[in-house]
Amino acid sequence: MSALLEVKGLKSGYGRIPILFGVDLAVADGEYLGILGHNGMGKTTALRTLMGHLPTTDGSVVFAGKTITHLKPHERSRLGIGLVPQGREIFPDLSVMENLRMGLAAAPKEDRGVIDTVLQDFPRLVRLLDRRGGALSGGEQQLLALARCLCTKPKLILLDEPTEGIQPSIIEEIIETLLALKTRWKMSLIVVEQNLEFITSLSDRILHIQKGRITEELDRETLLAREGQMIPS
Ligand SMILES: Nc1ncnc2c1ncn2[C@@H]1O[C@H](COP(=O)(O)OP(=O)(O)OP(=O)(O)O)[C@@H](O)[C@H]1O
Repeated sequence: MSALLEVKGLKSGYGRIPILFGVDLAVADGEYLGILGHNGMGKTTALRTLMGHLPTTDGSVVFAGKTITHLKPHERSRLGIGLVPQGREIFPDLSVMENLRMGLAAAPKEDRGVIDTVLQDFPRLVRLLDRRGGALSGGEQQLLALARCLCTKPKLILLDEPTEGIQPSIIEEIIETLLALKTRWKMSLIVVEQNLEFITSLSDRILHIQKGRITEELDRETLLAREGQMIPS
């Protein structure tokens, strides 16, 4: 498998406060990469920097053979990177269908039929198309945020703590949906999480982030044996 995303020495932060201290990682075509870390270790900052919402202060990001280190978020989106943010950012007063249409805002006209294609992988949302986004459960909102992101037909999805505040039963459904998408959409994924079971169920490889640095690649089998326990500290 060839590298779809290659990140070298990535640094960023908020104003003059440095948060990432030189992150190196690569994601292969079709690979699901998990990044595990405790609160405040820089997971969200890493995804926001990769999406271009935070400026890179040093290092390089190459996506599909193109250097994108200083591109704006909409330029990265056009190249095939999509972010499903922490907290999901659903429009609460718009219906499920209207939320999905918002995902199409920047799509070329010929792509407008993509919602029907996306919905094939989200049977639960089909039953909720007229419901207000704000009236969905946390898990349903997470599925909607994922489906909305897919409407841009991304090659790589950046998924920020999808299990936060979600019932276990729907976490299982999110895992199944993401595994089905891997086969059918042939997309790649970076998922950042604190939930060991979720990340081990999905990821081909798992990296450990501590204080803004990738400190090690975690062995999946060892992690599976530790399921239900704490993230290594
Ligand atoms: N807007 C901001 N301004 C200043 N510092 C921030 C800002 N957002 C986050 N930080 C700080 O950056 C560090 C990394 O935060 P980040 O949100 O990336 O961590 P995280 O690993 O995603 O944690 P969590 O699981 O709590 O979301 C933390 O110390 C946090 O306080």
